[in-house]
This record gives sequence, structure tokens and C-alpha cells, in this order.
Amino acid sequence: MITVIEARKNYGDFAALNDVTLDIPAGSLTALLGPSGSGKSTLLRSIAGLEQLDGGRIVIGGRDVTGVSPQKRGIGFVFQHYAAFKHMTVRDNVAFGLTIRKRPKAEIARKVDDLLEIVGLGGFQHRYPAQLSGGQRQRMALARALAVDPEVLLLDEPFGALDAKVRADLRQWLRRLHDEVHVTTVLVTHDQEEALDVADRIAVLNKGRIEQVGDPVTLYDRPANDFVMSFLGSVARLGGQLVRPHDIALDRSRERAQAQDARVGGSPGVVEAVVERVVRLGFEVRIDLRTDAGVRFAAQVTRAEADALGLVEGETVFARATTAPDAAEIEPALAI
Ligand SMILES: Nc1ncnc2c1ncn2[C@@H]1O[C@H](COP(=O)(O)OP(=O)(O)OP(=O)(O)O)[C@@H](O)[C@H]1O
Repeated sequence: MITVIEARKNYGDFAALNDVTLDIPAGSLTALLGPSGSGKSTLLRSIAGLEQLDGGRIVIGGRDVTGVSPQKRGIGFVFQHYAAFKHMTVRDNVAFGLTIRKRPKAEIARKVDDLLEIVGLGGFQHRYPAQLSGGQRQRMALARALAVDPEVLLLDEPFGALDAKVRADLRQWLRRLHDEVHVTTVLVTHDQEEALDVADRIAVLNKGRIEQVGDPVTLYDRPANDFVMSFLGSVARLGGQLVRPHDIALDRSRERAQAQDARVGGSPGVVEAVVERVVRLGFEVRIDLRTDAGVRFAAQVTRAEADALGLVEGETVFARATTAPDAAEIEPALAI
């Protein structure tokens, strides 16, 4: 368990961390999610001891480490750009932390081989970092961080420099790795999809403060405020309320839309709009809409729903929310 208690960090007049209090359960994979400049890296680096707090405390596994040096905190750290030792083989890079701790050679060899298997670099012991892909290098970095049996693994945008496909593969892989080794892991990311996909807990940061902490489903379905809702997925503003695009139903008939809408308590009402574009995104279809007042929003429906609706550009439709903030238990009514 990591506990951050009323952490404050200032850069001049600027408060990068503003009384942050956070519990990170032992064995969890927790994401620190927020926009650029929200304080994610500052919080991670403070947990690591790479930044000194101006106020507050950090407790790791029951030990107050606030004044303790990074080397003595029992952490492994992986950065976005991993600085590998270029002149050392993959095996020696991963062994580094064990070698400087003067562990017996046989133990090092066994452990490094095991770790390289776990991170999927079994056949790469004798390669040099320059002979690895970006994704392989980051996996080597993770193996190196894990080699010294850290109590806590801290990852600062570890896949940030890689392309989208490799990122998606690596986060699946990280999830499986975490299920296997169970080390308490904190992952900094600005990518909501990455956080929702990989983490079992997410702390959303904004301007040096924590907006909400919870599991991905709770944050997505029950965001504490508009910031969390907007940051965790796309939203549309419908009649003054924020609504997820896939929680919008469209109908050609105003009367039918109104009748269905009456079943959703506290809904923003029925909004008339013109179809600007119909965009097919594989299984889903996005319908870009514009109201008379010029407000643009999008609805997302399945391909079957889109086909049934048969909407064409320029046509007028009636949009309504299928869920309202306090009515999540009401069955979403059929779109048509
Ligand atoms: N050494 C520093 N000196 C002055 N200001 C800093 C320093 N480090 C960070 N900051 C400021 O503190 C704020 C938080 O920075 P931090 O790196 O924690 O944000 P972040 O959420 O990790 O953002 P990003 O996703 O862009 O890395 C930013 O506004 C940044 O400019």
C-alpha cells in the first residue's frame, strides 16, 4: 500500500501538487490520469523520491519514506524514454541492479533469464539495446526495474513514445504481467483509453488536485463532475447536460422521441437537430448533428441501429438521452 498524505509541491508560485491525498492499494495497478501539466509526473516522482515535497508525507508499506532517498524506497522506475546502457547486452542491462548489489552470479543468471522470459525477450539475452525495437526496449526496462524485487513499480508514460498499435499490445501485455507478478504498480498516462483498459483503479488529476478515484467502470458510469466525465470519454452537450454519444437515441418522429423521453427522469429533453454527417467506424456509426442554434454534437449507434434509422445528411432528427444522471437504472428505450 502506498499512502500519499496532503502532498504539496510548488515550483515558485505555481502549485504542481495541491494537497493531494491518495491511497494506492497493495497489489493494484493504479493509473494517474490527467491532462498535460496536471501534476501526474510530479506525484509519481514524489512517490519515487525524485522530487522533495514542500508539505505532506509519503508512506510505502507502512514505512514513512518522505525523507528517504530514492535508492532506499524499494521502488522500480520506468520512464518514457528508457536510458539503456548501450554498450551492455540485454542480459547485462537487466542484471545491472543485481550486479551492483553483488548478488551471487548463479542467482543473477537464473533471475535474469526468468525475467526475460516473462517480458517476452527470451531469445534476446545477447543482443544490444540498439538491436531492439522501441517496444522491446521498454519491456527490457520493465525487466530491469523488476529484477531487484521492488515493493512498488512506477511507470511514467512507459509506452508514450511508441505507435498506437504497439502501445495497445504492450498495455495488454502489462496487464498480464501485472496479473502474474502482482507488484503494486502506478502508471502515469494522459491517455484515457490506456487507463480504462489496463488499470484496476484510476486517479484523475486536474491542476494539481485529485478529482476522483475509483475503478474504471465507476469513473466512466458515475463521474463525480463534468471534468471527469469529459476526460474519460467523448461527451455531447444535450440541452445543457453532458451525455455520452452512445447514450443518445435518435428518432425521426418528435412525438415518439418525447414519449420515450418521458420515461427518463431528469433528462435534458428532446433536441431537434440536422444530420451533418454519418461516419461509419467499423461496428459503430457516428452521426454528427447540429441544432438550429448551431450547437454541434455527435451520437454513436451500432451499425444495425444506423441501418434501421437509414439517416441521410441534411435530414432533421430528434435526439434524446437514454440515461439521465439519476436514472441509470431505467432501461434505455429502443432508438426506433
Ligand atoms: N522542474 C520544474 N520547474 C518548474 N515547473 C515545473 C517543473 N516540473 C514540473 N513543473 C510544472 O508543474 C506542472 C505539473 O507538471 P507534471 O510534469 O507533473 O505534469 P504532468 O501531468 O505529468 O504533465 P505531462 O503529461 O505533460 O507530463 C506543470 O505545469 C509543469 O510545467
